[in-house]
Amino acid sequence: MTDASTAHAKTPPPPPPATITFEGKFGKNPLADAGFGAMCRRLPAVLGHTARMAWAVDRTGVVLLLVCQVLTGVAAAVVLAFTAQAMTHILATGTVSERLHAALPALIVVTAAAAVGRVSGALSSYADRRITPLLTTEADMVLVAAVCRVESSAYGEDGFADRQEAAEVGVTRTRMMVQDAQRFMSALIRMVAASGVITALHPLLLPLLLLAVLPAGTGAVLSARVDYETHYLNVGDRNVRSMMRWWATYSRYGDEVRANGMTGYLIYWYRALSDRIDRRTVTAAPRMLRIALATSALGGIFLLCTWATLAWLATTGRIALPVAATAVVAVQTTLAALSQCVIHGAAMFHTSLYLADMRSFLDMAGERAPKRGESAVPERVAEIRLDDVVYQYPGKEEPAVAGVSLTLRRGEILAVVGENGSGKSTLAKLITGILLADKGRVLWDGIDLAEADPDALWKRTALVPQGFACWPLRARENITLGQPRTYDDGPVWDVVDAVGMREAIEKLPRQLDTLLAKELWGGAELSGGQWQRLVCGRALYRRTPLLILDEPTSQMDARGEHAIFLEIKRIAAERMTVVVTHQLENTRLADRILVMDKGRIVEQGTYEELTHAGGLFAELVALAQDR
Ligand SMILES: Nc1ncnc2c1ncn2[C@@H]1O[C@H](COP(=O)(O)OP(=O)(O)OP(=O)(O)O)[C@@H](O)[C@H]1O
Repeated sequence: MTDASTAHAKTPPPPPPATITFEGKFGKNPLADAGFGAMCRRLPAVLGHTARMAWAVDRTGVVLLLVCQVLTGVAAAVVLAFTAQAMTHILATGTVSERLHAALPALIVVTAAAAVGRVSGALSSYADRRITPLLTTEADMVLVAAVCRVESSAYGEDGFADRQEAAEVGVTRTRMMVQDAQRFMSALIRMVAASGVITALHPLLLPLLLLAVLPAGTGAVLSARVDYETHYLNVGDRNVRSMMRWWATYSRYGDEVRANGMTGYLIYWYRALSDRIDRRTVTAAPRMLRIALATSALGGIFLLCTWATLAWLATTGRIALPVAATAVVAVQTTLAALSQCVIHGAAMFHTSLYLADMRSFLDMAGERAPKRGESAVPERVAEIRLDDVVYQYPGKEEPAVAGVSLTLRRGEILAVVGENGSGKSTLAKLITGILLADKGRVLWDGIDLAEADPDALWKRTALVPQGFACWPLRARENITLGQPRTYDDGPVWDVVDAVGMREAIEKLPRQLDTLLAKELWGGAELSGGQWQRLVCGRALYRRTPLLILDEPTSQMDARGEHAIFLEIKRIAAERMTVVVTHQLENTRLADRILVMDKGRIVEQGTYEELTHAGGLFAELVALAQDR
């Protein structure tokens, strides 16, 4: 063996983060798949959806926003038209007071319209501040609910997590949508009004102005495309980076990170991945610059043509001098309105690209929501039967469960044992209907789980998974989570007693009301075994016809383990109990033991029968005793 410290000088530099390349259907850049035109055609539907969402969350706000937008636009148009009128009077012949007198009505209208414009502008900002938080929360809620509802097998699909990450960006961009849309609308109204005024002055001016801003619009759309392409190239890396960020900084894993000397590598890894993301982003900058320079130059040339045309019209007497002066103001205003329209239009387009990602993920998640059927599972289940059940995880070459048949009856305790990777947890997931069999059937009292309503089914199941969650909630909620609320803590204390946690809970600063998250202010922390006891308590509290415990006591002391198994036996008559375990001694309590190997049941019987059968079980028992 080499001493790590002496070998240090010779060791190669740490490996950089793995490059993630997805070959799955959803790992590809949608721009490459669908083409830019096709994505643009989707945008009206995306915008329509966002508008409907806004309407659903705050109708008053939306009406206020629309009215104020129209008012702001109309006010701007009135200001422009009447400024032009006032200018004509001011620049006409006559004494100063005569000219001012003639221009006065128009100036009063300009002042009033400007005031209306300001007030409605302020009100539309108010409406935006009302709608945007609700809209963002709604989008977020829809996303969270959609992910919580997909079939569990969807998590294993290529690119599912990446599409989710892209959708999360869509949620954050929702915040900008109302503002983008609001600015675009008011610029559009201003533009229409200004176009009317400028066309009235001379029909040649508007097409020239349109030409002057068109390059800017094209530039903004092209830049949006480059930005989005870069964003998409980075989705996979960003997803992994945010996962690693959580793992590296989560206090629960802090001891492992420190005592195993992982800090340096994790920081190096994080930096290396961030650099890779930055490199891609920075590579886009020269492309953006080229687009900006080319479109600005083209826009400048067209603008020069506009001014030259105006000068030519004035010098050749084709338009009167006061009209030419008005035209100067009108050109400036129209140009500003047109530019705003183009810029905000492009911003809306940009935001919609991200919203389209959110939409397509929601569609994808919707397609993966359970569509199993309506059959209801009875409240008291007498029998669960598996008929030649096969299940293979996506991307795996071998089935995890390869043709299992078994019958489980009420009152029975079944232990499932076998070496790592033999398919025990997968079998548990098939029995509970978390996974649906690829072949064969799982029947609860004759009802095929492929046709049963999953929500109704999962009211009848309680599962202690191998990797359980330590919810940052109060102790009480950690037990009652998933059950309707009761006003009486009696049943909660009953399971606390059953799992031997009374003393530990009573010592907490606020007993059942204590927040179990040491990282949160006022929170407390339990030990690993105490957490496991609580999680068993959560499953026992449910009192369901099926109780499945996957390695329930791996972190518990002998007293805790004894208490749990005593309780399992005490309540066994009313339900079917499945215990997956590597502690072979614990299988003594089972009525029947299944021994799994490579996804198949290779032996079954009682503890006594199997220890004398000379098979895999006897071998595992002998290995456990050979210390
Ligand atoms: N989510 C998953 N995606 C892909 N493959 C999986 C997944 N979960 C398990 N597998 C694979 O399925 C096989 C069976 O795994 P399973 O977790 O059922 O085994 P197990 O008997 O419970 O193992 P252990 O004793 O280690 O808990 C293994 O080869 C494993 O790699």
